[in-house]
Amino acid sequence: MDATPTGGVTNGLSITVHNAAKRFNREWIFRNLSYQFIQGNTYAITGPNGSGKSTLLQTIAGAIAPSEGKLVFSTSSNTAETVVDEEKVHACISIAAPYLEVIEEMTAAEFLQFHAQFKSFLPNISIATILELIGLTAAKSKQIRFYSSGMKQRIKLAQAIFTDAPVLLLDEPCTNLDASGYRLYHQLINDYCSRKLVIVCSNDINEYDFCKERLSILDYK
Ligand SMILES: Nc1ncnc2c1ncn2[C@@H]1O[C@H](COP(=O)(O)OP(=O)(O)OP(=O)(O)O)[C@@H](O)[C@H]1O
Repeated sequence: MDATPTGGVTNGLSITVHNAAKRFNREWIFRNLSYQFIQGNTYAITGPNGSGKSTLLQTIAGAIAPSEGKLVFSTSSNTAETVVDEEKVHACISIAAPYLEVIEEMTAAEFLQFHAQFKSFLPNISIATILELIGLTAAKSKQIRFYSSGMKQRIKLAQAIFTDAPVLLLDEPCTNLDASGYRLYHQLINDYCSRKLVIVCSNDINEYDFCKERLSILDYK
């Protein structure tokens, strides 16, 4: 099964990082980073704890501004390359990360419905189907605050993976998942993300083993 992400921007999206650097106070987290991420490819950002993986992912997401350099989102066709307007970049991205919370007072179904008001899910996939795919049908009417940590992680992953956006950013995607959760994660990536630009931030090989390209943050110190 495969679904084409659109997110207002169709195929051929790329993110070009031009000599980017980020500094917190006097500490450089990364510098001299030039790189191109291309839709349809899978990337891992690796490095030890505290090395700057999440900082780089949030910079790509636009949540953190680089101290130097810039990132450009563009689409290309056979004939032209078009820069994506800054205000439209947000629509191109879905993200799951430990520091991004779910709305605990809602049920899983309500939460996904709420999210869909802002960013739609992939075509032809209902919320009921999403809940079934992630094994939460029986818990769909329970408030998320009563979910286990692994159940919450499944909802976070589903929200990001099923969003109809060409760029999927995942920070430590298998946090709190058990063995079947790891299998589910790989299945969802395989079934629904082959046409997306996927970037996984992790130091656990089991989370990023499918990524064709690897970027070690330690190479940009
Ligand atoms: N807002 C901030 N202000 C100051 N320093 C920060 C800020 N955010 C992160 N840092 C620092 O930047 C460095 C990189 O942190 P980051 O969370 O990006 O690392 P990481 O590689 O994702 O780590 P982990 O594997 O533990 O998740 C750390 O030294 C951290 O303390």
